[in-house]
Amino acid sequence: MLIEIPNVFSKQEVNQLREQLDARTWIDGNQTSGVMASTRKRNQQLDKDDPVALQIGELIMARLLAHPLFVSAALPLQFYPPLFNRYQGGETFGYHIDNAIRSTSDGMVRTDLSATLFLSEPDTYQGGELVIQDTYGQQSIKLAAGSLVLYPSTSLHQVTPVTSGERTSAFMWLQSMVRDEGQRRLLFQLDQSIQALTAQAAPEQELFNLTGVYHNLLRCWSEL
Ligand SMILES: O=C(O)CCC(=O)C(=O)O
Ligand SMILES: [Fe+2]
Repeated sequence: MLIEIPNVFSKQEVNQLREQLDARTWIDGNQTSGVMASTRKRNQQLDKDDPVALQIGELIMARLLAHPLFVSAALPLQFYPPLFNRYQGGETFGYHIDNAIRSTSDGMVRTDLSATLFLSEPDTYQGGELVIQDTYGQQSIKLAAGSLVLYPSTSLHQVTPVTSGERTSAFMWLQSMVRDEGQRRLLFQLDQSIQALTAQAAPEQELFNLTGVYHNLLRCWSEL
């Protein structure tokens, strides 16, 4: 399941973030790659310990954890904090699968979900599509600046060459409370339906029962 989370940041906020990020020192993106990825990756990144990157990363995580659609879809347990990348002049990241386990200062994170927060407007660069092999086929993603795509880390994916302009983004991984993609999708569909029924003032008893079913399934399937 691939989910778009629109407007995580407003245009004005994105402009401010970009101004700060653009002024930092960008380095070879292979600093964070696994063996498979490093042969296919040509881009730039900010150092993971860059203080501005760390600060903006915290802001992104806080924003996402307060976003009901993101929380419903991801059921987040632990982030691998956001990193920042940039592609220009034909830079690209060929097909790969992200490393399963990443270590942070707080311990190990299993990457159940991957996400890209787009920070460049799509009409300012050519190429740079994030192409994801989803269960139902291939999807090509190029979102408005400030919007995020969330997808299972089990998916093969690539970023096509950026042939003009430049594409800046934040990318991150997270461990979900629910490891299994199918179970996570069922919980998401149930939660979204409960929210929609609540907005339509559906019968209270049925909503109450469905909410109980949601929590009892989450209790069965979550690992903390
Ligand atoms: O730039 C992106 O959208 C994705 C980056 C990516 O796939 C990675 O760093 O593993
Ligand atoms: Fe990746």
